[in-house]
Amino acid sequence: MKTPPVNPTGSATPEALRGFLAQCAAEARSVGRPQLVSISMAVDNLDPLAVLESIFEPGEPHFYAERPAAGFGVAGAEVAVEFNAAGADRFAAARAFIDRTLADTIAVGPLAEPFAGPHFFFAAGFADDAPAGGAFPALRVQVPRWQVARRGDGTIAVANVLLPGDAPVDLVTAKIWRAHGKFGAFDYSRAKQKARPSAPQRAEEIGGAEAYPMAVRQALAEIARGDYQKVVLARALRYTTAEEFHPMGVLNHLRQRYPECYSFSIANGRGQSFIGASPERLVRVAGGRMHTAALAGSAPRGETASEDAAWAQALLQSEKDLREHRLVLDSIVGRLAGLDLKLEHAAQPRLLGLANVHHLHTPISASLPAGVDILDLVARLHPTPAVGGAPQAPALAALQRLEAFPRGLYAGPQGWVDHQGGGEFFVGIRSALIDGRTATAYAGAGIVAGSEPEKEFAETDLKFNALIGALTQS
Ligand SMILES: C=C(O[C@@H]1C=C(C(=O)O)C=C[C@H]1O)C(=O)O
Repeated sequence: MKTPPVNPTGSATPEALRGFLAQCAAEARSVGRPQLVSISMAVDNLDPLAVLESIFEPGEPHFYAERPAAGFGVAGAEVAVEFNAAGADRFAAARAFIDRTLADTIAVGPLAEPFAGPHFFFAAGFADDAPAGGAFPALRVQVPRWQVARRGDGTIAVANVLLPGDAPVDLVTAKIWRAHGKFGAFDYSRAKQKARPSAPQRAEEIGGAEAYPMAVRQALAEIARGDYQKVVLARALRYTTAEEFHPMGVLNHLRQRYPECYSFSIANGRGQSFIGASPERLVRVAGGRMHTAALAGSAPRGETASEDAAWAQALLQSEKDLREHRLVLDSIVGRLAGLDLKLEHAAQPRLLGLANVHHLHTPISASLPAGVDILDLVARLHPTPAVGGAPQAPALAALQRLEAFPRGLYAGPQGWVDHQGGGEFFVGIRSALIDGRTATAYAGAGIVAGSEPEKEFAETDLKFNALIGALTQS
């Protein structure tokens, strides 16, 4: 990445910006390739979700993620550059694309600040290959045209533009200067308020009501036969409403109700959005460390404090849930073994309490030697047995055979990579694909020896609740 000592926005003028962009176009001509120009600036406090709501266009892709408890939110929309990949090495292909792009990037602004500089946003399916005709490819990477992010007290706005050697520099200058003014003093009053639809008219279980208990019984027979130890089986429920769903209305509810989760919306620019509130981090790389977690084992929340504490206590002592959790932890440790990291984690899981469920949770972290790539970590970790199974090959084959629908982005790695090798990925669970008047919600549960089909069904219902309350006004 090229970082000329230029400040085209701070106290600058449109003329200075024009001069800078003309130099970038000259660079594109001299290397014979378009340059990605990335202009970052610190702005007054902005709410990324409110900004996205104000300029939301169903015909434009966007990426939004926010974790209020961790103090960050980021929204990006429209596309400066994009790359799609499929197959077993899709994350390695994405890394090569990022490296190529960064070699032809000119970035200016406070680049050491969080969320400054170009960021590459990922939408990745659970499977390495996506069936034709789905809402998203197996892997999509985009650098948005504009991005607004908050971490702690700071807000950063970024404009990204792909500038060919013969770019209409005057036009690009005018556009960026306008955006600069807009983000410098944002006017929220132009937001088109979108109410959530009233109660769903219809909820349809994909594959039929009996499909899930039957699949669980089949998996239990295969586990008893020794084919595999654990498989995570999911259900899909399709809701139809009288009015259209709107991702922004849903997201404000999700982020309020699940502040410790990653609330997210990933739009494909063709009217479909994958939204949710996921409690599960796949991996974060920041400040020379990596952070991942084992999350598996679930129990309901109680109505009263004592009922709630009793559920929590039972979960912490449940032999079945501890075993299910251990499989995930051991698998994560095993998959990272080749990297020679010194993994740090507690011996016993702790509780993660969400509004609708308790989970068993073991955060895992390690110092990262230079040269370990976050996308290599993603490729090694995904899918953990928290959403796939163990051992991996027979469990994934069973999952594909026993589930009644392709997973799409459900349980896939969603997140971003920055220009310095950092980034963060969460697992796309507690999620739904919104498409006009329908929303297809997904929820799964881990099946091990000792699982009971009715209880797993009830557990997936609890997980659906994370979304259903937010999707409509019911
Ligand atoms: C698969 C899902 O959740 C996963 C399965 C869990 C379990 O089986 O206890 C718990 C947390 C998640 O890792 C889902 O929400 O769809």
